[in-house]
Amino acid sequence: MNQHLDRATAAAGLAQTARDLYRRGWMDGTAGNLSARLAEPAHAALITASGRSKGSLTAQDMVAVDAVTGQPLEPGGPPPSAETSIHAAVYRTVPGCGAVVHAHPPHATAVAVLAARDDRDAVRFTDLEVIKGLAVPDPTAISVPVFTNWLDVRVIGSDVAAYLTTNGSGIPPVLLIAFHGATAWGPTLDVARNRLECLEALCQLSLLTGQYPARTEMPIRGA
Ligand SMILES: CSC[C@@H](O)[C@@H](O)C(=O)COP(=O)(O)O
Ligand SMILES: [Zn+2]
Repeated sequence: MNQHLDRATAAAGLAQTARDLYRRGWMDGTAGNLSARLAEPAHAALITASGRSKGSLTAQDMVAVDAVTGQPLEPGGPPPSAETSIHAAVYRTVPGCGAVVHAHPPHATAVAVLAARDDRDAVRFTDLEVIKGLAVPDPTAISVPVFTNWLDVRVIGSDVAAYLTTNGSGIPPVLLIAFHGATAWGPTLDVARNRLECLEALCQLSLLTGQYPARTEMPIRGA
């Protein structure tokens, strides 16, 4: 069940989550962006402003945007995250999505670099218990897509929307962006953050055990 929040609650949750992830070293140097759906106006989300240190955000560092288009709803305010189009792509294609979390966790980002160098468009994880944290129908194996880190972020958003539309439900609620970082989503901010933690743990374990994910055998992109 998704919980669309009032603005003050959403802002406090975003700031707290950003602080936590910053302290872990997942949001260094202004990296990362977080958003949560608002109860009103309809179709609105609150997202972190662009270019702020994510370790010390306040309510003034949050921007209301249209969750479907990503357009700011309050002209004159600070610019929303440069990656708002990726958040909007998730909101408009995943029913019940209440929050999106993007960070640069070190192991997930390392896997995103290795995958891109290997020219993979997905990485496969098998057997690890933590897959169960991603709420997939078959927790024995998952394929996580790796998107090209286009300079024009709107193209990443289009790619993500096309992937989510084509692959529908049952796919893991996480993705990697080549040479860049990781994104997760869920019905609430806490669930989205937990899922990002699961992806980071998967990547860390795979690198620690020398089992850097095998090339996916599952079709990951639309035909
Ligand atoms: C350290 S620069 C990172 C940015 O380019 C981007 O990838 C990022 O995660 C934060 O962008 P932002 O516009 O602050 O939301
Ligand atoms: Zn980023």
